[in-house]
Amino acid sequence: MRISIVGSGYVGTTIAACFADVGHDVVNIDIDEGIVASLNDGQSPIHEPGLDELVAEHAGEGLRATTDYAAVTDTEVTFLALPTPAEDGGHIDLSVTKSGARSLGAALGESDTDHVVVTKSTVVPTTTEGTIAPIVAEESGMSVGDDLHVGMNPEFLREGSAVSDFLGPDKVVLGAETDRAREALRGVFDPLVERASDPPVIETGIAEAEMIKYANNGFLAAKISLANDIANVCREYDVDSEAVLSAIGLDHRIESEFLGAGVGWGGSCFPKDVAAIIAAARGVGYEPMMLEAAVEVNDRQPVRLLDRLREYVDPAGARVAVLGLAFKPGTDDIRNSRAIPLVEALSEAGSDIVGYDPVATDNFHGRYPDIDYADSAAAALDGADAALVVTDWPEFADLNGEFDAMATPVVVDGRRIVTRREGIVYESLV
Ligand SMILES: NC(=O)c1ccc[n+]([C@@H]2O[C@H](COP(=O)([O-])OP(=O)(O)OC[C@H]3O[C@@H](n4cnc5c(N)ncnc54)[C@H](O)[C@@H]3O)[C@@H](O)[C@H]2O)c1
Ligand SMILES: O=c1ccn([C@@H]2O[C@H](COP(=O)(O)OP(=O)(O)O[C@H]3O[C@H](CO)[C@@H](O)[C@H](O)[C@H]3O)[C@@H](O)[C@H]2O)c(=O)[nH]1
Repeated sequence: MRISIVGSGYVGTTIAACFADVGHDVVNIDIDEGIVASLNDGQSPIHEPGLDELVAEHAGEGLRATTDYAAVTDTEVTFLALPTPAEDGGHIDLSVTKSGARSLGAALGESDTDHVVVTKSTVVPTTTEGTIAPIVAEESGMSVGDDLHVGMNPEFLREGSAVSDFLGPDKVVLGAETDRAREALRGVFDPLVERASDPPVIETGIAEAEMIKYANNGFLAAKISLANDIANVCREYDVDSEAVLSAIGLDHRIESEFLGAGVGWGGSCFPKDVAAIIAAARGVGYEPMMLEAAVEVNDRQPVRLLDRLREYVDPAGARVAVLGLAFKPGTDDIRNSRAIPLVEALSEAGSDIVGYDPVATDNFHGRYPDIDYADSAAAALDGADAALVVTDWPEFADLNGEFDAMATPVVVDGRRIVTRREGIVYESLV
């Protein structure tokens, strides 16, 4: 099929390259000329395992990019993969999505064929039909359900494994209200589903598809917070939380993934999506207490980590090594990283902070230029009064003799990754 994708960030680029790989003819539309040039040169504008290879293979053939929305008129289906950040107060900020919908509508107005517009972005229920579709219809002069059809296809890929997640999904959710939109979505996904050995395909309504995405992220975030709550109780009883959580994970009704207790969840999705669905629920008169509690537990974990530190070291004037700045291992993304509240609290307490991350140092430096940075964990630990382990990078599990160079070998581990050993004062958060 001929597909256009508006927005070529983490999601837009990944799905474009993967759709091209399963045989579709894809055009990416982005306002960023650098991104467009990079894609047309066969280079992925973002770093994801396997993506460079796919972009290099399909650029100039099944995959091309442009800044010109007119390209949509040569396609049958357009996916909107634009950012939907949170405003102050958590509400979803639809300004970029609305602007993209206006440009899309204006371009479609120049065509006399019908078109299917699919929301790929994470949006709160009713956004596709209540906000996006009316804008596209008004700008194009098309009529929803007649020559303009809309759908919603939430995305569940994770950063760091975006290509393999997209090409091997646990499920595919196709939200549509008309046969034309449903058929188009099936046409797009059939080759992928076939190649992925038939994962479940859920055909549902548009608002249900929108809500499935929030339910998925809300549940996973709350699952981690519940694991943290349980681990915090374990710690008060001096019970090994890892033994407890791995045992409950064997119950197939609980399942072991996302029971990793520690300093909490961050990233570009969980915080903003949980905030957005809480704000949306309050807007329709419902107080989602479990989701609110999930946020509260998450916000408390970095505070608890610093409490552990204070049991051994007064942060005022102490040199504190912060190991791990990315929001999770395998990425240089620092959005809502747990290192952020920790560095801010340490700065306020007057600590002399030295940060280290295998790949995220430049991004963190851009936001916090005034702290020190080391180019290895060993260099960060050298002379430090304490170390906080914030991201579970595998290399931190191998640290050993490096702790001997600390001024005082206090290690407070927010991810239970460092091995307890002779010669260090080891404290685990959970
Ligand atoms: N990043 C993830 O892991 C992930 C996973 C699932 C769902 N999502 C959701 O997907 C959506 C997109 O997220 P992302 O991480 O890909 O965003 P992103 O910020 O990485 O990319 C967005 C792209 O849109 C482009 N853009 C901005 N305004 C535009 C306009 N008017 N016209 C055309 N292009 C424009 C930007 O230049 C950028 O390249 C969000 O709703 C997000 O919540 C993200
Ligand atoms: O057991 C765990 C698992 C994860 N995390 C933390 O949770 C956050 C999110 O991790 P992860 O889900 O792996 O990363 P994302 O790339 O943010 O992916 C999430 O957000 C995406 C955007 O919506 C969704 O598409 C994915 O399905 C969803 O997993 C990170 O800070 C992790 O450190 C834990 O603390 N404990």
